[in-house]
Amino acid sequence: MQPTFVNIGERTNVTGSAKFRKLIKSGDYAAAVEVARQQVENGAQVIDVNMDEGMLDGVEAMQTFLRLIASEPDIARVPVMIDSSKWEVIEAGLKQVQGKPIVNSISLKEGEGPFLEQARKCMRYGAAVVVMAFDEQGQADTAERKIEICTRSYKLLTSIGFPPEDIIFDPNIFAVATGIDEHSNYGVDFIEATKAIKETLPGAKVSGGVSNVSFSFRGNDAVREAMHSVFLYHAIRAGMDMGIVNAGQLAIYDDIPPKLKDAVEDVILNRREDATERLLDVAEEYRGQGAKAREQDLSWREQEVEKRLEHALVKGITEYIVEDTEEARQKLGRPLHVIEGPLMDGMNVVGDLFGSGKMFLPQVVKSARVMKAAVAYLEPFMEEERLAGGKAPEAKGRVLMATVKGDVHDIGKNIVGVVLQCNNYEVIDLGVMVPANDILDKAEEHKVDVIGLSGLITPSLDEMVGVAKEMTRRGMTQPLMIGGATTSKAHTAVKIAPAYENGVIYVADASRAVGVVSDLISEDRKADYLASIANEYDSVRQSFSKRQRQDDRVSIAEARANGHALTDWDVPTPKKPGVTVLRDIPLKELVPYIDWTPFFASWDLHGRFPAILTDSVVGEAARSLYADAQKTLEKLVDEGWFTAHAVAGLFPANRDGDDIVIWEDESRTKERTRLHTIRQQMKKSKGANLALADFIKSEGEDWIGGFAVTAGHGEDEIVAKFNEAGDNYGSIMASALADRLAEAMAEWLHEKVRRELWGFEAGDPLSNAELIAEKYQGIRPAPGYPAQPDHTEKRVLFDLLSAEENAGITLTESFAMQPGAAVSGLYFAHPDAHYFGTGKIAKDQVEDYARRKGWDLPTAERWLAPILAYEA
Ligand SMILES: C[S@@+](CC[C@H](N)C(=O)[O-])C[C@H]1O[C@@H](n2cnc3c(N)ncnc32)[C@H](O)[C@@H]1O
Repeated sequence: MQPTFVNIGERTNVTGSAKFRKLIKSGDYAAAVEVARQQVENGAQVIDVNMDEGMLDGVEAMQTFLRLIASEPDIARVPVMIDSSKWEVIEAGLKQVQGKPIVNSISLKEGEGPFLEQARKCMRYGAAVVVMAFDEQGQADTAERKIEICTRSYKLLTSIGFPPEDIIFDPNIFAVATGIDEHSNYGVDFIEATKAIKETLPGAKVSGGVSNVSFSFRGNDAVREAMHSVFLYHAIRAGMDMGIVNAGQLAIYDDIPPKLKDAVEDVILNRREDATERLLDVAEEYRGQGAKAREQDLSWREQEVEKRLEHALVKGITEYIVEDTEEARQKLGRPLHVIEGPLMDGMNVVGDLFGSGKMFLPQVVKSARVMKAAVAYLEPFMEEERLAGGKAPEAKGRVLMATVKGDVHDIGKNIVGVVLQCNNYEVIDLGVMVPANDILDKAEEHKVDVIGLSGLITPSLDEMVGVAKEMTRRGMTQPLMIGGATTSKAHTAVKIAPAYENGVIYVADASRAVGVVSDLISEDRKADYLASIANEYDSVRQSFSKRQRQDDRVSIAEARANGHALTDWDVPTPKKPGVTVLRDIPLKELVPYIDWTPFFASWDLHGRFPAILTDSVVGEAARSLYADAQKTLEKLVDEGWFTAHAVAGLFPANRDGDDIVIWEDESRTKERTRLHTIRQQMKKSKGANLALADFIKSEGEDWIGGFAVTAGHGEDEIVAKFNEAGDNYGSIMASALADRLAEAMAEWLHEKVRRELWGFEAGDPLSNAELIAEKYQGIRPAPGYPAQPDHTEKRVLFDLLSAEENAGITLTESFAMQPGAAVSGLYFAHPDAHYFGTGKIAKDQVEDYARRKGWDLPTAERWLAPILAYEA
């Protein structure tokens, strides 16, 4: 089982959150958007938006709010669940959402006619739907009724062609232990219904509001947390796919004290008549308690050597590994017996804990380090045996991994590699910037079972399509896995899968890789698995083409006419115009500017720093990772592992249509070069169709800045050193910290620019938290990001800054920066300037942009592929 449970955020619900209700009622949408952002930062993978409140104009509130969050890239990356009991509110919402929406909910409450009519409308918008187990007779409470209603709904929906994987059943979670006998089986009813739905209604998903189950224990958090965790443990095993869960209200299943867990399990599973009374008794002992920190003890050293090895692997302790491995070797006689015996057993425990969501990636990578140390110790003994004709340990399968041509380092790919190795797959990692032919030659030479491609920036998507085509041409048969920051299921389904017919699978994050590879390698499951993926991608393609047809864009002329009109502000003349080069910046100066939240995300731990350190689910993993990071950081600063260079420039500029002209000098007569920007073309009832050029004046004095920074010189050498020593945990840590230092340097330099070089900021410097929250005036948008998705604009910027020469940063053919730990962007100082996303653009703008860039249309369509609103 894989930890694929999807967490739905519920704080943007006026019926559930008093704070959100207040913000919406008072019209403070900016603060309401922050609530959404926080939820996403805290790990919500879908956000539920509900505006059902008597005093509100639900339609207006839903539209306004969804429109606002659609232009916030860090919120818009998660799907929105439009939650309302009023159909007109849902429809208003559907019109606003840009990605795939989820409608919450429809049901048979009013009969089949209205149900199907609403379902058809949802289908037209390519929306998934939550279907409540509710019919003409009322809400289903028993397993039987839940199954009956869901089955009937499923048959009706599929009869009109509704894609089964877009159906999400909510079979109603009700409170247990209420003191009313009829309620005692509610937990079991839900779990049984879930199981039946997953077994008999293929493709359908199951969701529910988890906190309902513990409603009768309001005020006793320890018991509520335990109830949620026990309920989820069983419901997820029965097949529950997603749910509304407050991550802060969840205990770690294995950490629940046995007495409490037993009593809770009795209640949830309705195992005994007096379950409620017993839980009430036990509950008193836990009132006012949270999860307790585990105490450090060494009693595990007293156990048998097999158990000690397992403990060391699970806990990632390398301290005693050599002595324990040697003891096991003497005990078991042969090195292979140690590997295939206790070490493999221990790694299986790690795999199971990870698979069931009880261990997290950084811990698994640490386990791998222990495993490697043990194997490294045994290696000479095995070599001796090999010389004497003994057999080598066998891997479950062989996976080739590579980051495609033009793209640079990818921590995610390295983590996937380590996790696969931990699960006894052999991994051949070809590294970064690997041309298609090299990847496929090696795959053929080593007879690999699966090929995994990774990419960080959008031009790599094209490169991946090229690899798929070449696999077809060569008549290859191995399945192809796709992953990395810019990849997506939609792109994989629409663009890559059609180019290769032997299986193309999108892998969303490292935690899913093991499950995918094991399905792809299993002789029994492979065919079924590939067929189900093919099916799923087929419907992704269909809803994608539907959405494209709906995509209504305004013409570029209309969009331009609705551009942003700048408010009056005298742009100050920079104190130090031109280019400033800062080399060998002491790393120590950058450390206070580090934003730690993305550091945890790079290890697949989602949540905001510092709250993540005390999170009830991932807190323990986060604390230990953070402690290790601090240690490494101290060392790398002391020993100067990385060299940091920065270059910033400030140039006289004016807007010319959607271009920004950079002048040779302040006389503003001779054009030096120009930046090109892209304008939003979505239909808007309020607000401007923005382009970055709007934040620069057409006439009079104005300025634009640019920067490029890197902390990545030296990283490759350090990473190689760690890897040679078998310490992937160390190498991934070093890369992650180099990335953090580069981002910190971008923050540090931006402050320096605002306060010194451009000099429009005065007063007390902002705190790190304020910097991270972007409380300063102006922005630093980066080419390749939502406000300017065209990576090729980095070339103009780099020429202005002589970034190669001044900071030692080069661009690959796909415009990825090298070293990878680098950041670049433009500076806009105007108080009106803010981030936005261009959204998809129409052909008239692509033609116009091609002309401005001196490209032909196919070239423009290739570079802008991710934002085209039409099939090129
Ligand atoms: C990727 S985060 C990095 C900052 C974060 N504190 C960190 O340390 O990782 C924010 C940066 O991304 C870029 N960015 C975010 N949203 C953008 C947008 N809509 N358009 C262009 N650039 C954007 C800007 O350069 C912004 O400073």
